[in-house]
Amino acid sequence: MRSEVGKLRTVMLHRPGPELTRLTPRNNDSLLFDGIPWVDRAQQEHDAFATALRDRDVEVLYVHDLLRTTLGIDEAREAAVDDVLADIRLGDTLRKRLRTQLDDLDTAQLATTLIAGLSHEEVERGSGLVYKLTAPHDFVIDPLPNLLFTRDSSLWIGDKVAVTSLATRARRRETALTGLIYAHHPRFKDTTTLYGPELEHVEGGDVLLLAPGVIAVGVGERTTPAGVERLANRIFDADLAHTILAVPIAQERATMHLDTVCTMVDVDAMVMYPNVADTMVAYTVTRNDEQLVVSGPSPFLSAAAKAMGIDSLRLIDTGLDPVTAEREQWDDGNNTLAIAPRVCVAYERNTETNRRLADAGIEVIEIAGSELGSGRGGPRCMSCPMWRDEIDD
Ligand SMILES: NC(=O)NCCC[C@H](N)C(=O)O
Repeated sequence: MRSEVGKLRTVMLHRPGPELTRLTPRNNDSLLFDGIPWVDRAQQEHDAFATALRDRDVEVLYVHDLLRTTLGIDEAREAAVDDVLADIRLGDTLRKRLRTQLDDLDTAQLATTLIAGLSHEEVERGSGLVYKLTAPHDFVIDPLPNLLFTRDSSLWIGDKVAVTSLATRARRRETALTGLIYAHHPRFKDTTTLYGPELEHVEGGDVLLLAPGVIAVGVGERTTPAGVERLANRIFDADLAHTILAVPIAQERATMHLDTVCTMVDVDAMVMYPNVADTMVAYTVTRNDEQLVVSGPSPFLSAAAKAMGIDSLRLIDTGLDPVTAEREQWDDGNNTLAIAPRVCVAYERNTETNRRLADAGIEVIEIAGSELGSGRGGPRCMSCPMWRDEIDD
């Protein structure tokens, strides 16, 4: 898979579940949600998303199913349990108690617990200092409400997978699960891993496969300069690209990843937030004799077109009126998921952006996202493409 728009064949999603019921007004900010989603409705919206993909012959894999199979392998199960028990907040007495409780779970229950987390009141009663001093609703295993955004915790380039290195504390443990799946699930036994969670921060929402051989990487709140440097070297080592564009983006929540401001909708077309289109720059990175060669900065759009070997990128914007554009950018209007050249999935609420996409000849498959959107992510964020048809170089 070397492009963002080749016909999508297989995608990994996570159907939101009990981890969303953990969100309260006290913890939603630290868990990176803007509000408290209505969980049943979020699940309905997500099911409609999955159905829209299946209707277009996309194979949908769910994280929970993959994890359950993975946990059926002793070594994987042990690693998963050890990972949560390594938490230094637990202390030895509670840790021992928790191990017994986790050991009693079947693989489906363990998968659910690893995703939904566990509060102190859900741990079987015991004695000890940590028991006495921990509040009933404190988490002994943190919930992972952002696992919904499968884009960020792993990404595929060619036939290789990068398990990412997530920057926020609320999301760190997601890669323990994706890493486990890729390391142990039989489906991925021949898959080589390109990156790991122990490395410098890189999140999948920042990585855009602009064209075969050309990859843009946003550098901002989540992916660090050191992250893009490491990833670039790994990509060049594996001969997966000839050019990487490192693209600085504002370190703000509204632009947490590059895919919140632009996504590809055709081999030469991009939907983009107009308020940043003219100011975005890119550093062009190539490699010569094991050394990264960095040039720029130059305007992002022309640097991208040059690397892609085309005259210019066709731009479709979120609306020329800056206020509409700002509203629709916030509501993930730019965060489309291409499922083939000129076909994308988008949130229905972004009426101006979707109209502009349709006017530009892009088929827009609209989905509801009133609840899903409270985690501040759209169709691209909620999907990890694993296999696409190749676009010719
Ligand atoms: N690629 C993306 O932009 N993903 C959306 C992630 C939203 C999540 N609440 C986060 O803050 O990480």
